[in-house]
Amino acid sequence: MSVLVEQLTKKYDHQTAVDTISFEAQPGKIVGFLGPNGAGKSTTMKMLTGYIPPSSGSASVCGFNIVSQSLDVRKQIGYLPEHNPLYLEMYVKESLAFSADLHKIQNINKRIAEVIELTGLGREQHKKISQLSKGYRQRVGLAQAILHDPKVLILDEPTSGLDPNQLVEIRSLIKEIGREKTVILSTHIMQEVEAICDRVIIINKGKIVANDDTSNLKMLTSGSKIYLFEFDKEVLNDQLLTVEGVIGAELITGNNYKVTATEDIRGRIFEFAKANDLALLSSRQEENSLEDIFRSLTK
Ligand SMILES: Nc1ncnc2c1ncn2[C@@H]1O[C@H](COP(=O)(O)OP(=O)(O)OP(=O)(O)O)[C@@H](O)[C@H]1O
Repeated sequence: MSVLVEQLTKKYDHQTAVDTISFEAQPGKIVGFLGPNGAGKSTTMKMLTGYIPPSSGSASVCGFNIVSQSLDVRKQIGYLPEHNPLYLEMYVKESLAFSADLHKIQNINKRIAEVIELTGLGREQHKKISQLSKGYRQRVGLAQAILHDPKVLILDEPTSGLDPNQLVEIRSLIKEIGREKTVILSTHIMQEVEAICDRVIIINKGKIVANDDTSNLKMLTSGSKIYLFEFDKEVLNDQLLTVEGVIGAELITGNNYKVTATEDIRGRIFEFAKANDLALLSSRQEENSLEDIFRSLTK
């Protein structure tokens, strides 16, 4: 196991930002660390990368303890912090050379050429960082993180603020890197987890509320069913909740309602419509999405 976290806790004054969490991550698998704002994602990543000490509990990276062997841990880890600080006045290659120097990398020019190729920075490699778009700056951040060929990559919200094209490109780059390395990335975007993560850990208020393969997690709520119903007129959510088996009702657009139920309620909704002088224009069952699971677990 390349990352092993046991009962890790971080307290800031009286607030417990990370509360006795335990999890593992292994090579060749991308772990998505998913949670709402303030859940404790960045705090966890900062502890794993040795930037802040834990209050209690322990964690190791490739067998090295994050507290007592933090220098060894840093050699094993490539870290892309949430607001990746870059030296804007430096040229791309210059900034990579600077990082390579810090890591005491041999054959610096060869390695820089390799990561430039890998992160698709070729066309932009002669520019100053201040001249780069956000997506390309993020590539520079990724290039810096992988320069010393670390076994573990910790990426804190690596795609935040990117446009849809850049998003797809950076995600596929992370997926490519994740084939060999252990990648832990934090995000609050469910689609990101669905697109690239093999496993997902959901954290809420400092505690882990789910930890499973992405595909298994989708089946977690298979006990409940989600339907989309369209009526010809407005219906009150409370009215829908009177139908037996309905546990949630939400207006989506127009007269379209998203209804969560414990069983198949289509027949009853048909009867409900008739009894209330409504026409049921359409009825569709939806697959449970990771988003629904996320919302139900982090309410
Ligand atoms: N240096 C600090 N001092 C005091 N409290 C802090 C500090 N850093 C974080 N916190 C608090 O700890 C909690 C967890 O914060 P953290 O940044 O880990 O959340 P996050 O899941 O990364 O959130 P986001 O998605 O918004 O980045 C928050 O309530 C935050 O206010």
